[in-house]
Amino acid sequence: MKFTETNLKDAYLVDLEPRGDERGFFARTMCCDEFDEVGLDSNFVQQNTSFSAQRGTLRGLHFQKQPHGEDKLVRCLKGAIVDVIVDIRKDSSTYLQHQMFELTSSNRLQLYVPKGFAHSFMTLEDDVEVSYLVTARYSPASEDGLRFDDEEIGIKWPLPVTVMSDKDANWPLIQARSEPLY
Ligand SMILES: Cc1cn([C@H]2C[C@H](O)[C@@H](COP(=O)(O)OP(=O)(O)O[C@H]3O[C@@H](C)C(=O)[C@@H](O)[C@H]3O)O2)c(=O)[nH]c1=O
Repeated sequence: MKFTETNLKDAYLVDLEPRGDERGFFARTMCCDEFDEVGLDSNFVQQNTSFSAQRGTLRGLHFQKQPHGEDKLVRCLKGAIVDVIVDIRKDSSTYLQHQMFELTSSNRLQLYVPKGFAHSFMTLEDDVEVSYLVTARYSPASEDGLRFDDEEIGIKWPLPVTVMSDKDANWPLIQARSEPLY
């Protein structure tokens, strides 16, 4: 696997290193030894998949509050997404900065999203399937989120939002919070 630093501290793009032959190719999508070498947590405890029917569907921006923070390894298995992450670690040099990545079934890129980041994606096509591994169990009481249109973050989404959950439409703005984000 090839690990490429992003603009955001501790977040990485993870590219496959395919070994091709007449059948196609073989590649690792996760390897604890290779993750260890880069210093990434690979103690994944759950794998999730989500299917979104309509282009322009937005999910996020999500995180679990401490001590239930989770690292995520995200991959788009069908179709294409823009994945957007925001660093919400108050002491980080990239606090409140965000970055957008195109993950598609053709480029097979994966994104490693560390604890202390909010995570989201928008589908660029109909019928999109996204799969991700996480290092913490689902903790409904710890669910939290940022608003996709919070001007303090300033994300320029590539498409108008067509579908999103009520929960995601109603996360508080950062300026309305009295406690630190993470
Ligand atoms: C995340 C999660 C949800 N659920 C349930 C809760 C709810 O009934 C249903 C759908 O949940 P949500 O609306 O939160 O699904 P969704 O909006 O797809 O949530 C996901 O969004 C992306 C961006 C992430 O980063 C993920 O970590 C996760 O938060 O599934 C679980 O049972 N286990 C889980 O681990």
